[in-house]
Amino acid sequence: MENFRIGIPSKGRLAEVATELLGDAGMKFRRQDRSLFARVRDMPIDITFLRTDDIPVLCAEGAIDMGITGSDLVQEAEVDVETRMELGVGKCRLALCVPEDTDWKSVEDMKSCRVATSFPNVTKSYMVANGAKPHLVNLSGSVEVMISLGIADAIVDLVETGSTLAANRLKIFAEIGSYQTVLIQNKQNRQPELADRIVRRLEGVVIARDYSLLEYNIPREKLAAAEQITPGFNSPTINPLEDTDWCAVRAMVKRKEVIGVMEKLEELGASAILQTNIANCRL
Ligand SMILES: Nc1ncnc2c1ncn2[C@@H]1O[C@H](COP(=O)(O)OP(=O)(O)OP(=O)(O)O)[C@@H](O)[C@H]1O
Ligand SMILES: O=P(O)(O)OC[C@H]1O[C@H](OP(=O)(O)OP(=O)(O)O)[C@H](O)[C@@H]1O
Ligand SMILES: [Mg+2]
Repeated sequence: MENFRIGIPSKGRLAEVATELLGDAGMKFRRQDRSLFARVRDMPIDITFLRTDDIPVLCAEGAIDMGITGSDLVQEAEVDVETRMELGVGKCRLALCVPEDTDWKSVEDMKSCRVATSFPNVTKSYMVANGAKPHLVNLSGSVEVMISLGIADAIVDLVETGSTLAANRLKIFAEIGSYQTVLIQNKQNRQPELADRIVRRLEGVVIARDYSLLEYNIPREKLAAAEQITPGFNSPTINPLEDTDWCAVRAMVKRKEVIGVMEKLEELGASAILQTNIANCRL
């Protein structure tokens, strides 16, 4: 049987993200200088390096079995692929943006304005659904400068921190959607067992990146309250201590909530509160 093929971005901001994710999930490969293929060590998988925005269509057509790309590009490509999982990285929004000093009050006001974008399909659907009929100017980058160049009245582009908008004196007028990096799969699912194994491996890494392990000691009488603070992923693990009035708790906590949770536990009377980062997990 032919090797399973995973398409990942050859360059740009998602190239390293995808390589690192696969590597952390035990799918390591070495890319020879500018080569378009690499073989995964110890698994029947070939990695193909592609343009990020070509990955949805190439996956739909079966050139690759799976792909890593942005969910914004999947929506824009209007193709039939299955999204297997969100990878928790590359988070951004797609927004309709206008000059800071605009007079428009609603999208409907923007009747026949000129909109520059590299997302013509999503833009058109969104604006038509909101009662406007824009003239689209299709571009592949540097969209934010198009208003000052005089060829557009508004733009639809990705926003992450908002610094590119601010630098061009633009502001968000309406948000069209939120996106992130996703794992997509061809609908034929040629090798379902291998595909599921890849998904499980990536899930292990994505969940581990999102959570920390918190361990602490707590008086038994406070255990119920502590469990409310750290309910764990499924449920916390409780172990007895030599002093029978106390017990030890181990629970997974969202990384971004750890500090607040530690403070609450301390207030409740917990001691020896330790945070450990998780490299990988199977739950
Ligand atoms: N701030 C951001 N700007 C653009 N894309 C982002 C941002 N944050 C995350 N992404 C995701 O990255 C994808 C763009 O990936 P791409 O490989 O084209 O990288 P790039 O760095 O924009 O490359 P290029 O220089 O070719 O524009 C977007 O479709 C989106 O899913
Ligand atoms: O909200 P921010 O954090 O400023 O990020 C958003 C900007 O980043 C991307 O551009 P990119 O760097 O990919 O350049 P490009 O226009 O050449 O694709 C995107 O197209 C926006 O312009
Ligand atoms: Mg870009």
